[in-house]
Amino acid sequence: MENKTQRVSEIKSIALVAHDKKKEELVDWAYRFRESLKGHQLYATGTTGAILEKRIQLPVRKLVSGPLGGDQQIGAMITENKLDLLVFFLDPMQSQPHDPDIKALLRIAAVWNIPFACNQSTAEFVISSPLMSRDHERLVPDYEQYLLSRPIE
Ligand SMILES: O=C(CO)COP(=O)(O)O
Repeated sequence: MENKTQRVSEIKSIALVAHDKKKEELVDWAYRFRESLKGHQLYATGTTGAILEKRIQLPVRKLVSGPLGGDQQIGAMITENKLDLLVFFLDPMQSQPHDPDIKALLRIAAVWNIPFACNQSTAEFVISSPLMSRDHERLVPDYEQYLLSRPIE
């Protein structure tokens, strides 16, 4: 698949997600990096978003709760080029009823070359990057070229 470059604005769209036993960890992380998150557009799955908004006092656009389709909504945002960063504190010690949705989200984030941090230390590296506060370029699949390469009878 061919790639092309895509401009990413200095104001990022960031999705924040945590499984139940990881929610406190995400709140602590978000609180610690509140100043870095401020000014970006924040999204979250339903429960995570409600907790975050209350605890870090920043506006968060809340999607549907994960088990009811929130992970898929974030995946759709990625395919529509509406997301720049995914911070997803997933729980590797508990099975989730919507495991296929989680796998699909991580796959689509990989397809579209979206930075995704699935634990606290990676999230710390990412949020500390100088790219967080300036515009930059990202390689993405060249969908137009992809379509041209498809045989159509
Ligand atoms: O399950 C989730 C992600 O897979 C998170 O959903 P909630 O934020 O609604 O708990």
